[in-house]
Parts: sequence; C-alpha cells; structure tokens
Amino acid sequence: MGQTDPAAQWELVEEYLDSRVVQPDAAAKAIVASTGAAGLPPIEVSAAQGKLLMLLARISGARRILEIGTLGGFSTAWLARALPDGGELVTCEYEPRHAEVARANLAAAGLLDRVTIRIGAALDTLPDLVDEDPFDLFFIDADKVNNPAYVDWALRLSRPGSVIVVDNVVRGGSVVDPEGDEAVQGTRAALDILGSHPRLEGTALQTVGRKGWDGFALALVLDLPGVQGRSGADLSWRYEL
Ligand SMILES: C[S@@+](CC[C@H](N)C(=O)[O-])C[C@H]1O[C@@H](n2cnc3c(N)ncnc32)[C@H](O)[C@@H]1O
Repeated sequence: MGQTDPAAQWELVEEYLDSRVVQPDAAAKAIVASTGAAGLPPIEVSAAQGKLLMLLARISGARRILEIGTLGGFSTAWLARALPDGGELVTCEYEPRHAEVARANLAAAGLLDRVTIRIGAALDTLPDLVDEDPFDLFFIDADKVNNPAYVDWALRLSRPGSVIVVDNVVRGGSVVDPEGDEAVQGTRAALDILGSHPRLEGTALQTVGRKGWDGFALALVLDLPGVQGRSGADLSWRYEL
C-alpha cells in the first residue's frame, strides 16, 4: 500500500467505491462540472451520498420530497430520479443564481418536470407548503444555523413514516464542541431534537471521503400513540411547533 496519509487514502477509497459500486452516470457528472463552471462552491454531496439519498427515497417509496438547500441541483437530481411517475420534489434555495444554475442542470438531465424550486430564505418559503400534501422524505442541507427550525418544519410537513435526512452533522469533529460556531450550535440543537422528540427515531453516522470528515443524521417520523392517521383533508395529526 505505502499510503499513510489518511485523507489521501479516504479519497482513494471514495474513487474506488465510485468506480465499483456508485457509478455516477454522465448526467450526474455533468451537474457537478457545470455547477463548478458556473462558479458555485463545490459543496454538493458526494456521488455516494447522492446515490444513498436516491436509494432511501426508493426504499421508502417516496412520492413527495422536500429539499432545503439546492445549490446546483446535484442532490436534487439524485432524489428526483427516485420519484415514481407523478412524484414531486420541492427544493428551497436562497440564492437566485444557484436556483438558475440548478434549473439549467435539472432541465439538461430531463428532471425539471418533477421539480419546483422555491427561491428565498427557506424559513420564509416553507410556510407556503402547510396546505399541501405531506412530504415523504426531507433532505436538510442549507444554512446550518437554522437546522433546528428546519427539523421542526420537516415534522410539521411530514406524516408518520416520513424520513428526514440532515447533512453535515459531524463538521470535521467540531460537533462535539459545546462552544462551537453557530453552524455547530445549529447542528447540535438539531441532533438534540432528532434524539429526543417523541415523534422521531433517529441515528447519525460519521463519514470520510474526498471532502474530509463529516456525517449525516437520519430519522423516521413515528405515529403518536392515540393519534389517528390522516384521512382526507384531516391534518390534525400534524406536529405543531
Ligand atoms: C451545501 S449547499 C446545498 C448542496 C446541495 N444539497 C447538493 O448536495 O447538491 C447549501 C445551499 O443552501 C443555500 N442556502 C443557504 N441559506 C439558505 C436559506 N436560508 N434558505 C434556503 N437556502 C439556503 C445556499 O445558497 C446553498 O446553495
């Protein structure tokens, strides 16, 4: 082997796994390339994470997906690919320029027909979704300081059985620092909700790769004892803040 630098080894392993298992196709690679060419920062999920999101959506049978944090639409595309006919994905993005790049990328990938990009601060646009059908899967990957509010919104917009994924929860290990920056504080508060809310069963995993040491959290929305499931327009089971 002769390889001693852990970060270099993580990257080699990511390349190996991509080539053997993940196998991102030309459309996925094109989104990363055009996002970089447009000058957006290279902060999209890895191909392996993107494919994990696609598989989670398929495994859970998601028909409606909500993403917070679009960037150039890389994770959006992985998730949108998992949708069955008639499925929908709503993605929230603050930067109009990012939304424009994502729209072009999704159109080129033939996925724009099932995606709605909502431009603006997510905390301003999420309330517009309360009268829509619940979402089956949530991917939270925007400004980390607002992660606890995004988890709360996911609960409000969910149904029993919905899946919530929160990205970047390890942050190079800084998540253990109680005095960490506002992104760490937001992440810690979100993890506390995932670990303690009576309607959530959660876990969190550390990951390494080309982009270093990070991780993601995953939670399942539970039914509350004594609360009946949804029937027609009755949304009374919905979690209230
Ligand atoms: C890490 S990037 C998203 C990466 C994307 N999920 C992917 O993997 O391809 C975070 C995105 O969230 C957006 N963002 C930041 N603050 C936001 C907010 N308050 N509301 C909505 N989007 C926001 C940023 O502009 C950026 O495009």
